[in-house]
Amino acid sequence: MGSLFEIKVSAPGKVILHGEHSVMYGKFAIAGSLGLRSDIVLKEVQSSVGSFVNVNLPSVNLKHSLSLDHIQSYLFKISTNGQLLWKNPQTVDHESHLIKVDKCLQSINININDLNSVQYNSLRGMLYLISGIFGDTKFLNNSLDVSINSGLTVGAGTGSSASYAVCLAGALIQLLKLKSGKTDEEFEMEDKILISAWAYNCEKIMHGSPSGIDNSTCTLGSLVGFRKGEEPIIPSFQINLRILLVDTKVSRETKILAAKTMSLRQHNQNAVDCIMDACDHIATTAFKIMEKLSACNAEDSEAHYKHLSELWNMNHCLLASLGVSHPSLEDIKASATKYGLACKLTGAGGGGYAIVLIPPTTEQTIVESLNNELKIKEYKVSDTQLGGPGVRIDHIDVTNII
Ligand SMILES: Nc1ncnc2c1ncn2[C@@H]1O[C@H](COP(=O)(O)OP(=O)(O)OP(=O)(O)O)[C@@H](O)[C@H]1O
Ligand SMILES: C[C@@](O)(CCO)CC(=O)[O-]
Repeated sequence: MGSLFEIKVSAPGKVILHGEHSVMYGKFAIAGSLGLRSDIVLKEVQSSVGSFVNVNLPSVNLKHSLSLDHIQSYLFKISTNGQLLWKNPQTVDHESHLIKVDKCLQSINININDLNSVQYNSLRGMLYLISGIFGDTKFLNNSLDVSINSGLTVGAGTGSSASYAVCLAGALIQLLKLKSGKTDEEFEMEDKILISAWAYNCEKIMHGSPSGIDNSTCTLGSLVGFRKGEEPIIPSFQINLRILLVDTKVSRETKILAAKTMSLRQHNQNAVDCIMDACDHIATTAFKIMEKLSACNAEDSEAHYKHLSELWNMNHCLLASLGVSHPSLEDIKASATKYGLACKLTGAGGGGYAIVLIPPTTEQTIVESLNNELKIKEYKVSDTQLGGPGVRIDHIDVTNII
C-alpha cells in the first residue's frame, strides 16, 4: 500500500524596474512579478520496467525519457552526517555537482549532440534539482512525469529561467514533503526560502554568477527590493504599477550581457562605478517614491509619477551607456517619448523587453496610439499590471496503490 502524488505548482516571471546590472555590483534593485507564469505538473507514475524521468518542456521543444536508475547511480548519495541536503542548498559544492550532472547526462541513453545549448541547460538544471533535493533520501521510487509550460518567452529578460527553476524546485520540495508525511497544501515562508535558494543554484547553471534578484522575485512575487547578499525586502506598502511590456523579439543571453558589462568595468572602472552609483541612487529614490505613491491623493500622485518617469528615463540612458541597449529598444523608447511616456529596457538588455510606465492619468487614446504604433513596427505589446502572487501550489492529487 502506498500513494502516488500529482502536484501542480506555478511561479511568475519578473521585470526589473531598477538596478539590472548594477545589482551585480552590490547596488540596490527593485523588481516586480508578472501575471505571466510557468506551470509545472509533477506526477509520480508506476512502471514495471525500470524507473524514468519523463521530461516534457514545450518552451524549449524538448521531450525525453531519462533513466531514473541511471540518474540515481550517478548523482544520488545517502547522507552520512544527518544534515539533509534538501534543507541546506547553500552547502552544495556547485561546481563538482555540476560536473557530475554533466557526466551523468553524457553517459545517459540520449544523443546529447542532438540537443541545443538551451535544451541541454534545461536538462542540467532539472537533474541538478532532482538529485540535490532527493539525493540523500529514499523517496524517489517511482517514475516521474515532469511537464513545464510557460507563458514567458525564453531568452527575453522576464525571468523565464528563474520562473522555470522556482516552479521545479517548488514541486520537488512539495513532493518530498508529501512523501515524508507532511500534508500542508501551501508554501510557508521557510519553504519559499529553500525554493529560492535551490532556484538560485539552478540560475548559476543558466547565468554564471547571478545576483539572486530573479529567483527571489519569482518566489516571493509582488514587489521586491534587493541588494546582493542581503535578505530581499518585501515592502510594507502595496502599489499596482501599470506598464506596457514590449517584446523586441530580439533574443539575447543574460550571461553574455553580464560579461560585457564586467569587461567594460575592467577597462573603465571609475566611470562604470559612477554609473552603477547613479543606478543605485535611482533605485533607492524610486523605492521611496513608490512608497509615497501607495498612500497619496490623486494630485500628489501626478507629481510622484512625473518624478518616477524621470528616473525610468535616466535609468535607461545609464544602461545604454553600459552598452546593453539595442536599436530595437531605442526605437521603442523613441515611440514612448513621442507620446510623453517613460520607457526603459528591463533585465539584461541587448534585446528582450522594454517597459513603458503608464501613470493612471494617461488618456486611453494615448496608450492605444502607442500600442498601435509599436504593433505596426511588429513589436509584441502586453498592457499589464505588476505584482501578483509568487510561487504557489495550485493542486495536489493523491492515488492510493496496493
Ligand atoms: N520555460 C522553460 N522551460 C525550460 N527551460 C527553460 C525555460 N525558461 C528558461 N529555461 C532555461 O533557462 C535558460 C536561460 O534562460 P534565458 O537566457 O532565457 O534567461 P531569462 O530567464 O529569460 O532571462 P533573464 O534571466 O535575463 O530574465 C534557457 O537557456 C533554458 O535552458
Ligand atoms: C543582468 C542582471 O542584473 C539581470 C538579469 O535579469 C543579472 C542578475 O541580476 O543576475
